[in-house]
Amino acid sequence: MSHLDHTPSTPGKFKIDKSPYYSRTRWHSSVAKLTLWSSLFVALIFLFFYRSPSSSSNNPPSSDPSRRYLASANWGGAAWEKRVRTSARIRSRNGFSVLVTGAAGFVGTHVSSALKRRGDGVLGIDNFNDYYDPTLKRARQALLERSGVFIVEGDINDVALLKKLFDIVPFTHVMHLAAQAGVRYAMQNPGSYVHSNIAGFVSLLEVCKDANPQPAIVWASSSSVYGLNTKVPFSEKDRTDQPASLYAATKKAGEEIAHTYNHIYGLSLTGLRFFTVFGPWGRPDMAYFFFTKDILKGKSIPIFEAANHGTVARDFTYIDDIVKGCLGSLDTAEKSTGSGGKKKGPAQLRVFNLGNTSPVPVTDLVSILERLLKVKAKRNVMKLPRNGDVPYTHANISYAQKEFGYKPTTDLQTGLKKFVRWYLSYYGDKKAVAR
Ligand SMILES: O=C(O)[C@H]1O[C@H](OP(=O)(O)OP(=O)(O)OC[C@H]2O[C@@H](n3ccc(=O)[nH]c3=O)[C@H](O)[C@@H]2O)[C@H](O)[C@@H](O)[C@H]1O
Repeated sequence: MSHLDHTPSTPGKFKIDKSPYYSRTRWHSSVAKLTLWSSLFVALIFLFFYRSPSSSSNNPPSSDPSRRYLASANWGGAAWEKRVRTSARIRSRNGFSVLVTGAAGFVGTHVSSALKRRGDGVLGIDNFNDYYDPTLKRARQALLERSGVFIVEGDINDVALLKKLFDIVPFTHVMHLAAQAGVRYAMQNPGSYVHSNIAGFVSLLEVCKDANPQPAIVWASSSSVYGLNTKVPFSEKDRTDQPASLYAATKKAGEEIAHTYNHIYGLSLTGLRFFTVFGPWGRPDMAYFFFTKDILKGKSIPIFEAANHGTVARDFTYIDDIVKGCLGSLDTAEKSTGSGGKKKGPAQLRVFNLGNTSPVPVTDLVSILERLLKVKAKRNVMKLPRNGDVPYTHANISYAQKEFGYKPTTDLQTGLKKFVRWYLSYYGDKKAVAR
């Protein structure tokens, strides 16, 4: 039996007996230890480089154990570069050249399409992960493709890819919408929130601060940063230091990170606190979307209520109003002031609420859907679970109104009508029920 067989697995607790074998075996022991530690060191280095997103430009995005990327990052080549350039080409006087992250997402698709329509150059980037049905993302991609928007397949943690895009196109603006969304999913997969909302945001800002010229950045924060705040309506000046979910905490962290990059590097940054955005091409993980699906299937739907049978309500905001808010923010964003990674003067730093200013109880949302679908819902009323949800949101939008005339015009009933029409045509009446 070798002396190593006696070595307990917990180093430090092991005290070597000074046996007659000791001096003879010490040398062998040292060699063995050296080999063990060297192997460990090499393994760690290997792991670091393997996981590092920028280690190789053509590697898949950094591995996140529970996030399933369906797209491997395959980019580069003359034809690919041509597509990038063509998509980002400005076609109107004083137009922008905008990099839209999360372009195959719900808000990303609508914003990209609106920018393209008015003559801005638009290039999308999306990792097409399967947090929800990727075929919906592919359908949105096809829609954008038809209007001339190319979506690069890749992750915002891939610094080499982002750098390459900035080498090809001197983007004037970045509309950063790539994120791990969803309040409740944060308890199942916390790492994905850190990966996208924190690490991803930082890698994007790192590339933007080095770009010459630096772009102005508008990015998606969230109404969830108000967390346990009880003062309503929520105003940008209210406290946001009590997040109720990890999702909210990562968005709040994003706002602080934005402050840092603005302060050190002169990046112009505008954060948008979206309030429960809904509409056609929406996100299947959101209540209005899966309620529709389940009502049509005759499945019961869980409706949350607050303590003492209190109402749970949201300031549901229609996608077209959000798009107007995004464009208004881009149009009023001032230029970044740094160059070559150095700040040359103070730069703009803003945060806006983009809501609808009229909260609606979730029970009313269900009643509207019942009327539109002509199907009675099987309601399963239950206590609001402790999973990051907050009982109530309500936006004060006077700041956005003052800065760029933001004025939402679509109420929940009207917006849901458009959503249901889209849902039935997209999935087809029969397929919609079968799903
Ligand atoms: O504004 C935001 O920043 C966030 O908006 C959205 O979060 P939420 O407002 O929570 O939307 P959503 O899940 O559709 O639940 C709607 C209502 O249905 C209730 N709800 C929900 C699920 C359920 O099973 N039952 C239920 O009653 C629930 O209690 C709630 O009252 C985005 O998903 C999020 O990514 C972020 O952008």
